[in-house]
This record gives sequence, C-alpha cells and structure tokens, in this order.
Amino acid sequence: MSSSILRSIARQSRSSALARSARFASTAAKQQTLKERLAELIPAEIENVKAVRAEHGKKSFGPVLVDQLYGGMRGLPALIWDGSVLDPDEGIRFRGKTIPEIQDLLPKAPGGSEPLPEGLFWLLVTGEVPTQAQVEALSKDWAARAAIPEFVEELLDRCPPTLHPMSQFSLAVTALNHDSTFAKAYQQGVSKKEYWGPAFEDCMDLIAKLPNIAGRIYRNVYGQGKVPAIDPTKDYSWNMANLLGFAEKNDFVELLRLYITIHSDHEGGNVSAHAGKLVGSALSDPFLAFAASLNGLAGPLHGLANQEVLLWLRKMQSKIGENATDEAVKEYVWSTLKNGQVVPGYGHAVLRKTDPRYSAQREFALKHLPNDPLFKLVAQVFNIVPGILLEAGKAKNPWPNVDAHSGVLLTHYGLDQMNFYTVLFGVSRAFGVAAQLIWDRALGARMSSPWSRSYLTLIYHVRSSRATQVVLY
Ligand SMILES: CC(=O)SCCNC(=O)CCNC(=O)[C@H](O)C(C)(C)COP(=O)(O)OP(=O)(O)OC[C@H]1O[C@@H](n2cnc3c(N)ncnc32)[C@H](O)[C@@H]1OP(=O)(O)O
Ligand SMILES: O=C([O-])CC(=O)C(=O)O
Repeated sequence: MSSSILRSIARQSRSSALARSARFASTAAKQQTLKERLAELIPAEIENVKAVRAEHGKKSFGPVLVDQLYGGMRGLPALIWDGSVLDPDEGIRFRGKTIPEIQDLLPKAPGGSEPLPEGLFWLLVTGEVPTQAQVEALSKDWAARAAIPEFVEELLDRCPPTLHPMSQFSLAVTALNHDSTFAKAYQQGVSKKEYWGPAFEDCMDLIAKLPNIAGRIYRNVYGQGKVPAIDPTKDYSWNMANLLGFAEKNDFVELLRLYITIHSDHEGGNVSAHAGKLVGSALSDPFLAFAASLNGLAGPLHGLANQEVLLWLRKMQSKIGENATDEAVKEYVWSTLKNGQVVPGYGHAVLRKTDPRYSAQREFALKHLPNDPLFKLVAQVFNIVPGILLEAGKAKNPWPNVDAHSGVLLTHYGLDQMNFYTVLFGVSRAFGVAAQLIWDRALGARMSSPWSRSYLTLIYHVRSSRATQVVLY
C-alpha cells in the first residue's frame, strides 16, 4: 500500500477517533469506568469485523515472498493489532496519535508534565483520550489490585540473586495464573461471547501487580531492603518509583511516566507483542500469555538491548576512557563490528529513521540532565554510529532505537543496575499486550496457526507453475 494511502487512512482514523472523543467527553460527567466504556464499544467493533470479513475476506493483502519465509517475516502482513501502528519513517502512533501528540493530550499528574501511563492504557483500549477523573480512577483501581499472593513473594525471595531479573519476572508472572479469573471462568464453562470480561479482569490485575513483582526483584537482587506498601492516593508510576526506592526524586517519577508510556506498545509484529498474542490465542490466560512476551523481551536483539547498550558504553569507557575523541569512539565501534557483534541500540526490524522514542528521551535528557557525561557520550555515539553502519553496508537502518537512550536516563538518577532495565521495559510492555489480549478475546480471535512448509515442499512449489515472481514495492 502506498504511503499516501496509509496517511489518508491514518487521517480518517484520527478524525473518527476525535469524533468519538468528543462524543465521549459529553458522557464523561457520568464517570464511566474503563470496563463500562469497553462494554459499549465491543458490539459495534464485532459488527465492523464481521462486515469487513464478509465483504473483503477473500481479497489478498499482499504477496508472500520466499525471502520473507527465511527472513523473519519482515513486511509480511499477518496480524491484526489495534493499539498502535508503526510507520517505518515516522515511527509509532498509538491509536493514530504520535508521541508528541500523546505527550500533549493525555492527562498529567498534578504539577507534572509527562503523560500518565494510565491515560495511555485507556487510549490503547478504547481509542479515546480519557478525562483526568477517569485516569485517577484507574490509578486507584490498580493500587487496589496491586498485592501479589504470598506464595509469589516467597517464590521471588527464594530465587538466587544470580538468576537474571527477567527470568524471575517471567516466573512470577507465570505463577499469577494461579488466581486467573479467565482460567477459572473457562473451567466453569463461560460462553465464548463472554471471554473478554474475565480477560479484562486478568489484564487489569496483571498490570496492577507488576510494580510489586518488579520492586521485589529489584530489592532482593540488589539488597535494597523491604518493599514498601502501595500508596492508593498516588499514580502507578509514583508507586513503581517508590517500590524501587526513588520516589523522592520527582524527576525520576516523571521519567517513569514517560518511560512506561513510550515503551508500552510497538504494533504487533515485534517479538514480545507477537508472542503474547500467539500464546493468548490458545486461550492461555493473560498471565501465561504475557509471561511469553517477557521471555521474548529478554532477548538481546529485542528488549534486553537496553541492558546491552549500557554494558557496551561502560566497556567503551573502560577501554578508551571518559571524554574520548571521536576517532577513539569510531575505532571502538568498528572493533565491535569486526568482532562479529551488533552495535546495541542501533538498527530496527521496521523503522528506517531515528526512533521517535529515542528523540522523546533525548528531549527529556536535554531538559533534565544536559550536562550528564554519559548523556554526552550517548549523543557523541549518535553522531558516529549511523555513518559507520552505513559504510559497513549491512544494516538496513543505521539509526538509533529506543534502547540506545533509556539506560543513560535511569543511570543518571542512580538506577544503574543494568540487568534490571528490561524488567522496567516489561512492566511497560504489559500495557500494549494487555490491551490487545482484551480485544482479541472480545472479537473472538481464532487460535494462531500459520502454515509452515519444509525446504523440499517450498522448492517444489517455487519450481511449479503456481509460483509467481513478485516485486515488493
Ligand atoms: C525494543 C527493540 O527491540 S528495538 C531493537 C533492539 N535491538 C538492538 O538494538 C540490537 C542491535 N540491532 C540489531 O541487531 C538489528 O538491527 C535488529 C535485530 C534490531 C533488527 O534486525 P534486522 O531486521 O534483521 O536488521 P537488518 O535487516 O538491518 O539486518 C541486516 C544485517 O545488518 C546487521 N545489523 C543490523 N543492525 C545492526 C547493528 N546495530 N549493528 C551491527 N549490525 C547490524 C544484521 O545483524 C544483519 O546482518 P547479517 O546479514 O549478517 O545477519
Ligand atoms: O518493533 C520492534 O520490532 C521492536 C521494538 O522497537 C519494540 O518492540 O518496542
């Protein structure tokens, strides 16, 4: 599809979202809960999907190339993901809105200037911008659901501190399945039409409980003392910061609000989103589905890259010293490539420009920590790496992704245990995966089961007259 058609569709969906927002604003006085609003939206969406399948169900949405079968399915349209869409040149739009737009539109904490992730979740689920009161109600709801079962606490307390925080995180999220409303409802014979209700409850519980899990892992692994109680009068990010021991640093709390918002969702094809959707499609409950997301996020080519970036920068500093010249940095980057390693934080499966999440974090750094030496190194690397990756000639995208910038911000405020960084990414990613899991259950998404072929059957097919040569735009 041409980019002008895509832009026109994006404009249409933005204006219908605005119309919906306006309609919604008039009913906001009634102070609907997220679940009540969702219950109103679902029937029409079911009809939309039915209609599009009836009218267009047998139309092709694009060719499948042999290169895509061997090449990680890049560019293969194969999934429906409603929360966000990724444009290679522009970056992510959450329900049609860019990062600067959501920074402007979503409700803030009193005195704060970054969007509250509660608002982003409402937007991902409904396509609508919530009111301040709705966001505050969501903060309270999540605080009320935040406690984790004692046996999960014990499970985490028994993990050796040498077990990677992501493995502990995945273990604990899997164990939350013990109290899954969805799994119980399924066992009790809930009708297909009602799946979304218990899935919604699990997704809300999942998001609400993640800070207590993440905080406990952090304190156990890095010997930071007892986990404090959740404060029901505060927002999600403040509580997350408090569980980590950083709530007195207001700028850190603001950073978390921005961090959780921008890391939440990145359309459906990335490994964590795709894994969660896939496992959820077998009607595994949202805890089991999201544990799969976390296991994917823990890979160094995906979420773990934010840990790898900091390790790489620290290694560079120990090798060439602080305040190194551009020449020394260039040499270090080339040595990384010559050793057959990737430059972490650079390149992307879809993006072909600097990630707007990188830019948002850079703006935050310019505002709050312009003189931080590590920030200066990150900026210096940004001026050097793309040219080298272009010269090396392999990477399709030489520009930085989100992971190139997150660690330096966390480090600035004293959260310098880089093995923990992907846990924070995981807390954020739950927002996007949960929103889609709810809609998948509401729309009766079928179990995922794409067709696989062997090398021999592929060869037979491409040599037969049925296969055609296609040119991908
Ligand atoms: C939240 C996120 O997940 S964002 C991504 C985080 N990951 C990283 O930052 C790790 C570094 N980056 C990479 O490894 C890659 O760019 C990925 C995994 C993100 C994308 O992978 P692909 O879509 O396969 O990238 P692409 O098509 O550009 O790869 C072509 C070649 O360039 C190489 N390449 C891509 N990016 C880089 C890089 N940053 N450094 C060195 N080589 C790279 C690939 O390894 C591949 O080499 P190969 O032909 O020898 O296998
Ligand atoms: O989109 C991707 O492939 C990876 C990514 O940036 C994310 O999941 O946030």
